[in-house]
Amino acid sequence: RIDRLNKTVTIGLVGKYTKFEDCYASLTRALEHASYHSNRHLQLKYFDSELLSMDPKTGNMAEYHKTWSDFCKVDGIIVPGGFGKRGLEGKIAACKWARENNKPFLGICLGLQAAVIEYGRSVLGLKDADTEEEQPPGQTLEHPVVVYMPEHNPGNMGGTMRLGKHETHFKPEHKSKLKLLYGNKDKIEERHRHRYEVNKKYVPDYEKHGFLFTGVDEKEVRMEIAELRDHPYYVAVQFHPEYLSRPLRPSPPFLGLILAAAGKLDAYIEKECRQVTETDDDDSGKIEF
Ligand SMILES: NC(=O)CC[C@H](N)C(=O)O
Repeated sequence: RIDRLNKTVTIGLVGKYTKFEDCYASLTRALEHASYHSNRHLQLKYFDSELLSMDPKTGNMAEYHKTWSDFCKVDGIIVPGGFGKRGLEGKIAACKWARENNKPFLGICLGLQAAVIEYGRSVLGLKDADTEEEQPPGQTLEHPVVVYMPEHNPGNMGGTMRLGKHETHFKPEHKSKLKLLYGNKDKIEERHRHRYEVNKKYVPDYEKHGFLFTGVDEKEVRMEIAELRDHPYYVAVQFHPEYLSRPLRPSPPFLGLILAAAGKLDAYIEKECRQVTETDDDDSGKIEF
C-alpha cells in the first residue's frame, strides 16, 4: 500500500547538523509513520539553520536567498531538538516564517524554546527575549524567556538533564488540537531530554496574546505544550514524541503536522480523529488500494 501512495507531502526540517540523516533518525521515522497513516508519500528536505539567518556583511547572501526560496515551498516545517546557540537564530527565523504564513509547524524541545523566543521578540515586544543556554558568563538577559532548570543540577554534567518519561496534563481552559489528536485524553506520557524550560513568569503575557500553553507537567510549573490559537497548526512540545512513534501508531504531534500539511487536519478532527481512509481524500478516486 505504501508503494502506491501517489501524493506527496513536503516537510522542511531545520537543523544544524551536516549529517542530517543520522542525527534525526527517530524523527524521520516518526514523520514516515505519520505520512503513511495520512496516505501521503513523505518528501523530507533538510535545511541548515545557519543558512536561514545570516549577517549580510559577512554571509554568503546568494546561499541565503537560495535556501529561503526552497524553504518557502515546503508544506510543513519541523524544528527539532538541539543544543547550543549556534544555528538558533535560523531556527527562530523558521518559527517566525511558519507563524506569519500559516504554515503547519511542529517544534520539538529546542524547537519549542525557539518558538517562545520568536513570539516574545515579535509579538510581545520583548526585544531581547532569549534563552539562558550558552550565554557568556556574567551576562544577564533582560528577558530570559527560557531558563535553566536548577533542580536538575546536582553538580555534574551527566546529572543535569531532565530525562525519561514524565506526565503532561492538558489544561481544561484551553482548546487544544493536540489533545484531540491524542484521543482527547486529559494526560499523556512522553520522553524528555532537556536542561532548559519556559520561564513561567512570562506565561500570562504569552497566553494573553494567543500563544497558549495547553499542556503542563503534573505540578503545573513546567510548560510542556504550546499551541498558537489563531493558526492552522502551530504546535510545540518540550518533550520528544518521536521516541514513542510506531508504524501502526504514529505519534500524534507528527500526525497533526502531516495532516495539516496535506490540508486534511480539520476534516480528520471533525471525524473525531478516526483513521484516514482513502475516501477522506479530496480526489480519492485516483488512489487504488
Ligand atoms: N533536546 C533538546 O532539544 C534540548 C533543548 C535545550 N538545549 C535544553 O537543554 O533544554
